[in-house]
Amino acid sequence: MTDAAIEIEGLTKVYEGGKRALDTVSLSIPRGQIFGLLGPNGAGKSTMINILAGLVTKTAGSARIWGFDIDEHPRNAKNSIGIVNQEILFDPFFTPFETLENQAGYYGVPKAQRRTMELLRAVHLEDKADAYARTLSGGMKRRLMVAKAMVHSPPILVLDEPTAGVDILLRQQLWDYVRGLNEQGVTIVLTTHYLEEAEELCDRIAIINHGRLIANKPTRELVNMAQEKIVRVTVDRPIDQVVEDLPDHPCFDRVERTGDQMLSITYHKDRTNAGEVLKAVNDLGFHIIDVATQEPDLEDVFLHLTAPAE
Ligand SMILES: Nc1ncnc2c1ncn2[C@@H]1O[C@H](COP(=O)(O)OP(=O)(O)OP(=O)(O)O)[C@@H](O)[C@H]1O
Repeated sequence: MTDAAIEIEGLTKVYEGGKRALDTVSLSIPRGQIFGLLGPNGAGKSTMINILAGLVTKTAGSARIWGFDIDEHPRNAKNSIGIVNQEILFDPFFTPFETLENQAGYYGVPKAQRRTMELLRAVHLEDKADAYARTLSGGMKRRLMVAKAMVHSPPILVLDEPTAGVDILLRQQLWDYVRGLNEQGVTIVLTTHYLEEAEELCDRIAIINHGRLIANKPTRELVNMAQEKIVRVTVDRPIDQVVEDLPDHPCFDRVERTGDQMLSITYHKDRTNAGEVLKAVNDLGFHIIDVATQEPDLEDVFLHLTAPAE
């Protein structure tokens, strides 16, 4: 028995035609966490999720969901996970109430144990219970997808790009719901293109690029991997527009003129610090009248790790 919610070993997928969408990925997703699976478009995230969902057959490797091997115990594995796919899929002629009831029936949830209205309330669709699904807005449909994934009360909820096309307020509501589920013990796995969202929500983040796992760390540690920091200074006199005449110093990585009297200086945090950068600006004959620093974020690390090799 393992303590992982999902355990993947050497997972590989080569599609017909030869595209290697996943290449020997090994990954352990701890129980109880909110886990982010990030990667550029086409990195292989949906392929991985679709293998777990039983929608795509793997070429090699193994996967266990809540301890159940997807080949040996496909039914238990499937019952342990709820998946919200990227595409919105349901019959437009069913109402949200019927959609959830049908799904519960599909999973064999006895009538007495169904939580249809509770789920509709949780995703703020109570008043749409009897409307046709085709009359729902995009955001409502997405929330209905989340409720649909939870009808069998799985211990793991996987959300593949759940907030694409959902406005900020609804995104916030969706995350409140997801956080609430997590607090009740549900392990959450999510892929998102909104790195800020991942940074804010996820305990741990894995990054896939070209089908390979290139990072898997607690979010804080990952963000701390950013090497570059930026300090913005306002100086006491106009800075020459000519690029060659911008002040330069060995401890600066890059200097940009961002205003008449403003410079943005990028430095490598392992080689120097903000104090030395400011001293260097002073030594170059500028008096500093204002300073702001910018902390690196997940986006910096993500772009750095997934940048094409030069
Ligand atoms: N059915 C398929 N047949 C052939 N190639 C496929 C198939 N599905 C996906 N691919 C290819 O496999 C690679 C990985 O795709 P996948 O959809 O898993 O990426 P992703 O990380 O989910 O991207 P996105 O964020 O854009 O959804 C891509 O190059 C894609 O074109």
